[in-house]
Amino acid sequence: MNETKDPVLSVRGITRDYVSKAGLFGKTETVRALKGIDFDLHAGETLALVGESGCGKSTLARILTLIDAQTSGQLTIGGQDIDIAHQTVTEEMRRTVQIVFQNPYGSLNPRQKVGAVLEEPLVINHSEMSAGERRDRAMEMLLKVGLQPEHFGRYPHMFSGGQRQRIAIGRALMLNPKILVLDEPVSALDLSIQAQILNLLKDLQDEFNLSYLFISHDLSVVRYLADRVMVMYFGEIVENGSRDKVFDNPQHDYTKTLLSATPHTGLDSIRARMAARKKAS
Ligand SMILES: Nc1ncnc2c1ncn2[C@@H]1O[C@H](COP(=O)(O)OP(=O)(O)OP(=O)(O)O)[C@@H](O)[C@H]1O
Repeated sequence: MNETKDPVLSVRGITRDYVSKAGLFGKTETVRALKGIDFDLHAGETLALVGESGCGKSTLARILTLIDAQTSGQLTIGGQDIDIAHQTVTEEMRRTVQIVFQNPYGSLNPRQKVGAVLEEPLVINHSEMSAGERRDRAMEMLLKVGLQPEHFGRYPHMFSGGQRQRIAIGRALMLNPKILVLDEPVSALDLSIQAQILNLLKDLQDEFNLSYLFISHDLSVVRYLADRVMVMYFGEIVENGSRDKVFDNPQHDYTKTLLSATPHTGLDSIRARMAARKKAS
């Protein structure tokens, strides 16, 4: 982790309003889902974003991945300012930030074989690349995410949940992003599989010097993976500090409540067993 260099992602005063028509006379109602968010993400760092359902995590994720635009405030990616209307957004900026969603079942096209899933971003973004090169790169990524060459020609339904999340992670990495937004990437998986996927994410981060914004409501997962933790409450960041500081000495009442309400999920013991197995082999 390197905190001295410029951030790879910088967020200043970001707000997002949702305006909806409500009531008999179509009166408009505004919900301010994000109320002025500030933070930086540095190269190689894992920043966790925690908070309860409805606090604005997905809204922020959509803005960071340029799927949605903020109402006000400044988003800077790789030192380049993104204007609110996205008029100056280049393909390179879009490639820089990729997202992995919670549900590996829903995020893969059931009619596409795994090889085609991995090749697709190259087909869209690198028309100059030959079919052979695309295939080679997809195969290389398949192996990097811990799958086997024979998986290349199989359909998503032939894989377990953990394997499907490996495919989704591989696809997100095909365009060499610098930042991954991981939106609850392991919460749909069994505990033992969660640990494997978290370890894969750690390995890939080291290999590619990736920065992660890791969205999760599971604090044991956050404790395992995060360098820094941000706590969101009703559209505001109420705490932002190193993992140890936030866990050992929480400042905000909401963080204290969150920490005291977290049951032990068993991830710690699974991790310990995996570490022991690794040591023995
Ligand atoms: N398209 C929309 N139109 C109106 N309000 C919305 C819209 N999307 C989100 N909201 C509101 O904005 C707030 C933040 O929602 P968001 O989905 O970002 O929260 P979240 O923390 O990601 O929740 P979850 O963990 O359940 O996904 C909520 O009050 C939600 O009802």
